[in-house]
Amino acid sequence: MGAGKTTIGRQIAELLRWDFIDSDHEIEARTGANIPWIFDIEGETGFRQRESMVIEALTQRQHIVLATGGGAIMRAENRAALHARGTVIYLETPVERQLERTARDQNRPLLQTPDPRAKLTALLIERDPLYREVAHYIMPTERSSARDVAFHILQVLGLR
Ligand SMILES: Nc1ncnc2c1ncn2[C@@H]1O[C@H](COP(=O)(O)OP(=O)(O)O)[C@@H](O)[C@H]1O
Ligand SMILES: O=C(O)C1=C[C@@H](OP(=O)(O)O)[C@@H](O)[C@H](O)C1
Ligand SMILES: [Mg+2]
Repeated sequence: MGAGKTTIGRQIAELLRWDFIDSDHEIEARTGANIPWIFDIEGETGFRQRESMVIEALTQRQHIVLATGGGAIMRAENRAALHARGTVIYLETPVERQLERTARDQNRPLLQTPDPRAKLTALLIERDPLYREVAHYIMPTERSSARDVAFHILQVLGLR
């Protein structure tokens, strides 16, 4: 959360003239409800089920840029689909930057807690090995603007 997946993914898609799809937006469109509402009514488990269905469908498509939610890699089936069907980039971001970038946003239910720093730290410890497992490339985002990260990714992929 706050790594820049949605922002950078959209910019890469614009530069490539590919379709951009954010799995959270796709889940909201299919459900007719926003992420906090889905977490409220169906819990994280209900959200993860919807997320897996969306990832299974979207990873069949070619020439798209897909931004997932940060927890998508928690399920092995999602990791397998993303790694086998796409080129996966891990936007590696320290907790301090995540905190700054998510501070004003109320749309991330997992961060609506008295201590978002502790939550993000725990999530990173759990998830970092899985991001590394699924990623084809790892890009630091700490010291670069979203735009610069987008350009750098295109360069590394040989698309620019
Ligand atoms: N490299 C960056 N430097 C500074 N701000 C960034 C960077 N990447 C993203 N942001 C900002 O951080 C916020 C969260 O980004 P977002 O794309 O929603 O992250 P994610 O989808 O990974 O949760 C947005 O306001 C975005 O403009
Ligand atoms: O890390 C997570 O578990 C989540 C990240 C969110 O997406 P972003 O990573 O785009 O904020 C969204 O999918 C949901 O709130 C859960
Ligand atoms: Mg996002």
